[in-house]
Amino acid sequence: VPHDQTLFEERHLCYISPLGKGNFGCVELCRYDPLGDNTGELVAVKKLQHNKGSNLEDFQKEVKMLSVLHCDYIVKYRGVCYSMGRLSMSLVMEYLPYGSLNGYVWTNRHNITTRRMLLFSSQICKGMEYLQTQRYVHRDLAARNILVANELLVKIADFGLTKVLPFDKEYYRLSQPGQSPLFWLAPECLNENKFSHKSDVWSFGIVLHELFSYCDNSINPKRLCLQEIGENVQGTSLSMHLANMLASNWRLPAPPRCPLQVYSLMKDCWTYDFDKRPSFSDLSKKVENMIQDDR
Ligand SMILES: CC(C)(Nc1nc(-c2c[nH]c3ncc(Cl)cc23)ncc1F)C(=O)NCC(F)(F)F
Repeated sequence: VPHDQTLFEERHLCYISPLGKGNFGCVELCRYDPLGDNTGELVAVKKLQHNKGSNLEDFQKEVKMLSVLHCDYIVKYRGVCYSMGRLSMSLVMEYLPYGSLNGYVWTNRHNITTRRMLLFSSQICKGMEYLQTQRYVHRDLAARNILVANELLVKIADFGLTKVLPFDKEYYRLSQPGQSPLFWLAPECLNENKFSHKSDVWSFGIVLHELFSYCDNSINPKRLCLQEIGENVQGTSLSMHLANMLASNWRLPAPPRCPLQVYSLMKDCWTYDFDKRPSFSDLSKKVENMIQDDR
């Protein structure tokens, strides 16, 4: 085991409750309690599904990717826990007590200000800016994959679909359509399975829409797109319908009472031509300016 990985001994990892099912496995809340007196820290432990060969490899890649990320706006990797000899491993991450952003925003929708939403948005941009410096493309940026550390801090999580850009290309082409949820995907992902920092920018625009819709499921991106497609989805696949709508310049409508400049920022992220979309550093600056103006 590389010496830099923090090793958690299985016998001190005490299961508390399930947190949810992510890409590649389930995540559980545990207390790492080597003293056995309940004073140990709470951690989120992502167990690898029964080790199907490829999954173990992919899982080890996810562990490796997460272990080198050091950013205030990205969920912290704590280490690994081996069990059954070396046959099974788990990824140990910091536990964020306020849960995922979509649940938090909906639950607190009556007392979250525009200002706090803009603060969360700028933190997501900064986390994505950092990922870009590591040439990581997240591919699954969505409010459900952002965690809330406290009332004033959110972090990007769930790197199960993340890819590292090759040294010589600014995009990653998937061999076949991946499992990213369609309604968060840029046109070039739907049409050519091409993923890049600019397709993550498109998804960030969808996250802005989720946030400023207070993560109200009745107007979530999937619901609004399916409404537009109409119930009679025959033959042509859903992704083709969606790609056609985007090509004819349909976009998600402004959320109710959404500040105009926030909606216009979403539209910038949804520029059809990925080269013309803003970068995460452009977006960070624009959001920071909005926070200043919002005083
Ligand atoms: C699959 C899993 C467990 N789902 C959930 N995690 C947490 C949850 C709550 N606190 C957490 N602290 C750390 C981690 Cl890794 C997850 C949680 N809360 C609710 C979830 F559905 C997850 O990983 N979701 C992606 C994430 F939200 F993390 F972006």
